[in-house]
Amino acid sequence: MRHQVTLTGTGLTIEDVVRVARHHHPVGLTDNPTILQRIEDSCAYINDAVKASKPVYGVTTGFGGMADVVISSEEAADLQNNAIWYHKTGAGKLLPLADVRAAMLLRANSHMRGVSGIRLEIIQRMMTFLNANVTPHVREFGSIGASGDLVPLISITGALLGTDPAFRVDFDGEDIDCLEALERLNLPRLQLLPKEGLAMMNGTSVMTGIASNVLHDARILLGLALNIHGLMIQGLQGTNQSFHPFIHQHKAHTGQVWAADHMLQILEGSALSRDELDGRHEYREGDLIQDRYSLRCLPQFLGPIIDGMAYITHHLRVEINSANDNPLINTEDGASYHGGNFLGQYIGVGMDQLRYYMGLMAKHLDVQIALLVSPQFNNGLSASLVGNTDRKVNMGLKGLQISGNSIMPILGFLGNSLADRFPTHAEQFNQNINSQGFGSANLARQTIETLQQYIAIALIFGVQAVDLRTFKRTGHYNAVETLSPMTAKLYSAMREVVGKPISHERPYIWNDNEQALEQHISAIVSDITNDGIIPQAIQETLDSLRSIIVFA
Ligand SMILES: N[C@@H](Cc1cccc(F)c1)C(=O)O
Repeated sequence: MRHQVTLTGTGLTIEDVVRVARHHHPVGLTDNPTILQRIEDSCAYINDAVKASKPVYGVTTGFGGMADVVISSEEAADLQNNAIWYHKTGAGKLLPLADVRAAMLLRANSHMRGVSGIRLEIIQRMMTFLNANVTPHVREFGSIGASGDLVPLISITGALLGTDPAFRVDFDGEDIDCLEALERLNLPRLQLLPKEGLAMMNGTSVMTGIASNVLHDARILLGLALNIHGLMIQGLQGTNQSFHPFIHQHKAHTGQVWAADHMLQILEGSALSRDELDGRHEYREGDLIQDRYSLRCLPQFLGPIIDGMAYITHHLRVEINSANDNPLINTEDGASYHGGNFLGQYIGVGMDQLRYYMGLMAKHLDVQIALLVSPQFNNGLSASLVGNTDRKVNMGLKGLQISGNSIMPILGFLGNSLADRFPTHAEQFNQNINSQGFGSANLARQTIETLQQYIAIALIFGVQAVDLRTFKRTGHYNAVETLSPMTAKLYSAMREVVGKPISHERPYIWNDNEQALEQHISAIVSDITNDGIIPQAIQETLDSLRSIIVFA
């Protein structure tokens, strides 16, 4: 059952955004009379201001660096409609439809706060587009995230109003111009009234929509990374002692404590990892008495990433429930206020941070893989995790490691910040600081898509490692019988997705020439991106993460 998401201007969650943007839940506006009245009153305020030629930025003045120009009441509507034209300057590829859908939803939610001076009819039109699966074409370049996402939002606005056939839409899978779309939807073309152009374009909704989808995916990738570490620790025969609560009580960072506790849950019941929670640690001939850092310091390494994601999420939730245009109208005191809520700095900085965290997460998995493939460090497994060592030409996961090594540096590179790059003089020095939040969010989507590939590779390493470890421990290869219950779920889901049945006789990969791992990678990625059985297998982790990274 797809329940309806109802917009009120407050309380919208990141999960709601994803529901509407990706899963096409129906969406509507509240019928709360106070909220609807406020919207109407804000329009009346603008109407009166224009009639009285009151000085209000962007209503009876020009825009931005031209705000010294006085606009007469006769020109006030023209000013708004003209803005659609001079911002029709998008460049590059089209944004994914789900991101534009998220943007429309958030623009409407922002308007529902009743401080923007825009007619309910236009807000309602965004609902109509969303419910009919009509999505304006928006391009990947054009916003510095300062006066919000002017250029991308104007692409949405022109299509909604039917300004010109140059505004195109995806009409439930068909590429058509907006005039034809309005005809099919039985909607009249509309002209903007005073202030409505600013209400539509002067805001952070596109970057925030992208960020919502990105953060949803990032949370799943974090959950997968933790469980893959669980597989790898078992494959390496690591200890659970590093996650003992005593250690973490004495350095009680929230994310660190959670990560340690959760790793204990992930490993609980394993016959492969070393159970040393009672404080035992014996000499181990030829091996270190304690694990290397990538295992032992996992909570300390991932803790700041988890806390950082919680911080980003918190601010994203504030942003999706914000009025982010200018000026803002207070219908209670009958005044309008000039300010800058359109500056997307929380998104810019947040997406910069997220890309950096995802890069760190990949680096961590990469060293785990390096341990797994090296007989010096893998506690007795074969080199490159070869399955059948009697077949001398088998090279195991050597190529797969190289593929992983080709991705990880790119993720690190994408972790560079963008928000600090451009002290602009944009728009006659009016927008002389800016967030680059739109660009940063677009790069974050790239990070997510790249990390999904990397996670698939890491999962293959984890699964092969536990099969080989199981054989060493038991003489058979069925790791379902030796893994902790939590990781056994992920293991089984992955084997199902790649079409390699679990067996006592053979590990996942036996001879090199029996599978094309490239196909396995793409099957895993497609399962992850389609909310398939792999993310479902880590539901316990995702549920537990909710206590820190609050989405709902
Ligand atoms: N509204 C922005 C600036 C701006 C808005 C819309 C178009 C434009 F060129 C500039 C401000 O408050 O300063």
